[in-house]
Amino acid sequence: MFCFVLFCHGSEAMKSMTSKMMELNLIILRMILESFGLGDHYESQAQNTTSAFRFMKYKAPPPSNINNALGLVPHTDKNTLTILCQNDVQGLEILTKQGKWVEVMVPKEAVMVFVGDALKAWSNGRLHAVTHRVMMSGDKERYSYALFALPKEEVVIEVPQEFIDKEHPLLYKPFNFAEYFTYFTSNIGEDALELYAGV
Ligand SMILES: O=C(O)CCC(=O)C(=O)O
Ligand SMILES: [Fe+2]
Repeated sequence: MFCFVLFCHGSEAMKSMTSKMMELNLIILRMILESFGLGDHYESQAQNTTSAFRFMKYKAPPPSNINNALGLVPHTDKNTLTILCQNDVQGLEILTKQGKWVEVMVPKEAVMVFVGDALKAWSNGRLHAVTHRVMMSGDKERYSYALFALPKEEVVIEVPQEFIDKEHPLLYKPFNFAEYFTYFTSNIGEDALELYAGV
C-alpha cells in the first residue's frame, strides 16, 4: 500500500472536502452520544477533537496472486471515529466477533464509519472497534481516503460515570491518547488497548 498524510494548507478542494468530512464526523458523534442519552457530552467531545486526513492507493495484486493479496494488515483504528471513502474497487473486510472475515460491499457514494480504540475506551467498551483489513483481487487499483477524528494531544480519555454500573464495571483507566498512540507504535498488536489501559 502507498499512502500519504495531507496537512491541508494546500488546495481549496482538499480544505472543503476535509471540512465536510469533519462535519459528518461531528454529526455521527452527536448521533452516537444521543443514542446513549449522553448528548450533554457532545460539546466537550467535539472541542477535544482534531483530525488527520489520508489518501491510500493499493496496487492491483500481481498475476501470481490475483485473488488473495493482503493490501492492508488487520487492525483496529486507534482514533475515535474514521470516515472512509473509496473508489469502486472493493476490498474492505471486517472480522466478526466469531472470528470470521466478511467482505464489506461499500455502495457507490457511501462512506464507511469505523469506531476506533479511543471511542471504544471512552464508551467503556459499549462501542466495538472492529478489526478490519484490505484484501486485493482483480486487476484494478484501489483508492481510498479517510478522515481520522482523534483526541487533541493533551486530552485524557476517561470513561464517564454514566457508562459505569454493576453490569458494566470500569474496563479502562484514564489515559492520554497521544501517549497511547506512541505506545502502540512500538508495541503493535491486536490487544494494545487492553494492555495499555485495561483495568
Ligand atoms: O483503505 C481502506 O479501505 C482502509 C484503510 C484503513 O483501514 C485505515 O487506514 O485505517
Ligand atoms: Fe483502518
